[in-house]
Amino acid sequence: MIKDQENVIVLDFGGQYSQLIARRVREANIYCEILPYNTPLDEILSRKPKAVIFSGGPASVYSENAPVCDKRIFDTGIPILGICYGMQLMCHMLGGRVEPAETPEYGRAELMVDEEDGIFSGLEKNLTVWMSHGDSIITLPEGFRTLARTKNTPHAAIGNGRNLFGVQFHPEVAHTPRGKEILNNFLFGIAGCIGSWSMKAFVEEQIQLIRQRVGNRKALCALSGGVDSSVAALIAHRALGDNLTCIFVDHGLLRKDEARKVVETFKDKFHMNLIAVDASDRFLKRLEGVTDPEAKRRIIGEEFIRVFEDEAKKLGKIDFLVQGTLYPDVIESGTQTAAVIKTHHNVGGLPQDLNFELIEPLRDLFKDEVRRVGLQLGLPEEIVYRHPFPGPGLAVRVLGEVTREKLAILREADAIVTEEVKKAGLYGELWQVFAVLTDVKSVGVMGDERTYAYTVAIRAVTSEDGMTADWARLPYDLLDNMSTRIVNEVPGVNRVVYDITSKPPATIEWE
Ligand SMILES: Nc1ncnc2c1ncn2[C@@H]1O[C@H](COP(=O)(O)OP(=O)(O)OP(=O)(O)O)[C@@H](O)[C@H]1O
Ligand SMILES: O=c1[nH]c(=O)c2[nH+]cn([C@@H]3O[C@H](COP(=O)(O)O)[C@@H](O)[C@H]3O)c2[nH]1
Ligand SMILES: NC(=O)CC[C@H](N)C(=O)O
Ligand SMILES: [Mg+2]
Repeated sequence: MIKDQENVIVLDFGGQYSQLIARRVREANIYCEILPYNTPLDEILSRKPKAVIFSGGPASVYSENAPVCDKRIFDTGIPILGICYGMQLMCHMLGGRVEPAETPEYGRAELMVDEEDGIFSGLEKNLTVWMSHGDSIITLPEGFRTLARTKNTPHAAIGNGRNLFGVQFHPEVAHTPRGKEILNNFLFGIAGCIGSWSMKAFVEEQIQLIRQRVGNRKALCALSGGVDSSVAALIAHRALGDNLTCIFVDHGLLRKDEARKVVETFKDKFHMNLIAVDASDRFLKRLEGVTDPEAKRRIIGEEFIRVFEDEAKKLGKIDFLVQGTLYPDVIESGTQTAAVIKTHHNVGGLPQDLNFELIEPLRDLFKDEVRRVGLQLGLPEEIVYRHPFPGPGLAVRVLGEVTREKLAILREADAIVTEEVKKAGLYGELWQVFAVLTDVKSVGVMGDERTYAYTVAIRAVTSEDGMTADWARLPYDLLDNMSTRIVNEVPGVNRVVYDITSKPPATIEWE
């Protein structure tokens, strides 16, 4: 982060919504970062935060391994808002009592506000809020007052009349309609934030930071043609000019015509050094016989870096690698507090002996925020609104072993799916739509002949940020067109199914 930039820190206690809290703060034009709960106090203070927000979390404060922060943070005078577990922890550490609630609350609850000042300033006396807790505050710490309650939770919001506040409900979720106002009351009213940060300021800051770090040295940028790396490349290019070289890798796992289109678009629209590397043989060789999804991801992550190293050698000494890593890539690869969902090639999949220093200007952002940065930078809309395509490409959509034959089948099926969605005018309404080649063969009958061939699955989802997603209710006629065309036009496929699971419990990609 930039020196003297007004900022707020979210201390993460493993909550599901920590990243949502950060987003809400950024939506209020305040720069926000998420740090693990055990970040040393000195490190927190060195960022001079205007306020700190404690997230929720799955633990109970009275359980043995409950995550705790440095207690001295309460003496710093920094305004702190505890949310759910965060409030319970504040209460527990300051001498109050937390116990399992008689009646847990999940979902909607009616909040009755006792004190309209402070975080409830300007709001109604009765508010709808969203709850998710099994523990409750029984006794308040000394100096604290109850600010609001619900039928089952006598201390649903608390404050010490000065800088410490807590809420049992989740103001960050969309199901708490006045949540934004409550957070803003805390950020502006209590913490005195100004809200001067913006996407424009963000870009300027990142350019400055990259210049400071790299100086006159050289950097590579891993460019995929997707929105994240395109935005990262534009920012890095503004900072470094010709000292930046973009590398686009064709790992043999791209979609139909993708390599050609990416190179054309970039040569055409951007005046940056761009090298396109055909590395398909080496990737496919290393993937031979590999069926485990995580093993595939790690091989691809490593091979990407080996390709970048080889290219770097040809260009002289290069110390830095720019990547378009986003926050969801980081959290799904596993953090101190969050479980590994899948190893994203550009985070968890990086080899141990990485010889580049990474530059990841978008590491704290979500896709829709990156899209706004892209528009700000003048990136063409066709790139800004392109559906995400994972770095490991078709390797995570060909289930089981990846072979050239299977890739060829999937490429054709996928091209039909995309084409039909675009024809139906629905591309812009979906987060992603694609085909998956399952490892299942089944019996069919075509032209009076028995067939025994692959099953293709169609996946289409809507989502705001890729963290949660719902399967798209595509029109039957559209599904019918896709199915008919795939079976008729793609040899090797005799059955098409539609994936009707949301995330969670599934993920968007199948591997
Ligand atoms: N084929 C590729 N060649 C070079 N770098 C790549 C390639 N695929 C992915 N990367 C790198 O890995 C990063 C993560 O990939 P990811 O797919 O999440 O982002 P993206 O491709 O930039 O955007 P999108 O999510 O919209 O596809 C990219 O930002 C880029 O730095
Ligand atoms: O760059 C990437 N490297 C990866 O290893 C990777 N795995 C998944 N994805 C994309 O991330 C989003 C969430 O995916 P999942 O629901 O499958 O976890 C979806 O948009 C996926 O397409 C990846 N992107
Ligand atoms: N969502 C949360 O932060 C839950 C906190 C705590 N585990 C409870 O159930 O009350
Ligand atoms: Mg991509």
